Amino acid sequence: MPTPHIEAQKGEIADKILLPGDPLRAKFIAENFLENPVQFNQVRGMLGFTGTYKGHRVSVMGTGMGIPSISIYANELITEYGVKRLIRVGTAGSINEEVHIRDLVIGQAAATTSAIVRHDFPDFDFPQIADFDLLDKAYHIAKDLGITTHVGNILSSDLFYGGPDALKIGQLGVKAVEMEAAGLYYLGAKHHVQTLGIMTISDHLLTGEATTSEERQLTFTDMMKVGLETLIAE
Ligand SMILES: O=P(O)(O)O[C@H]1O[C@H](CO)[C@@H](O)[C@H]1O
Ligand SMILES: O=c1cc[nH]c(=O)[nH]1
Repeated sequence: MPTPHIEAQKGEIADKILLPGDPLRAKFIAENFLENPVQFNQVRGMLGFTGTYKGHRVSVMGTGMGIPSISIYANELITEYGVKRLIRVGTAGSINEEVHIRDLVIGQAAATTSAIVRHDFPDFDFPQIADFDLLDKAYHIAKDLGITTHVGNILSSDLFYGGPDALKIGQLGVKAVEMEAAGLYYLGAKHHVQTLGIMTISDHLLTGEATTSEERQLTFTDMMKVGLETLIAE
């Protein structure tokens, strides 16, 4: 049965899904990496596809930007379509001297400015962490592929412009800033499903280096490969 934001029928979405923020990145992944991709969603332009990757049935769908947006899609995918493994493949800004543009960052845990956890648990901070099994798999897959990959804390900010000084939290070893992983990790814990965020550095907040919007949409294929291999890994 379709949900308010996803028009797929039950069974049209695989139980393993890649989640880029950009729906056109989802289309690129489907067209370039999946065999026989079939589009299952275009509600609000949030394109979603199911196909096979190396013989395994997988899906890919955009989430939009920010925790409010990804939480709508992740909630519906988990509770209505039975998705069990969700991997965000996103872009992020480096806030760390050792993390360079186009490197991969796997978010081991995510600090956040969002109130997503506090809405449920006002009395304490809940640590938003990735699923360790997925994290371990992704790290070794990336390493075996020879991709420069960092693992550690990231910051999921509610704001792209403004908000708290990301560079200050960078001094605590936090590697990069993006806008969704903490929300996805929290929903993974809440619904007992596996979640992970793999990000490509698209901007460097210390050096001012940046990639174009076309590169963000169409390249960063290392992250896509690592995401897909992790999705199907036993
Ligand atoms: O490239 P995506 O996956 O959208 O991720 C990053 O890019 C967007 C901001 O430009 C935010 O969604 C941020 O998390
Ligand atoms: O600087 C950046 C780059 C990508 N995504 C973000 O949220 N911030």
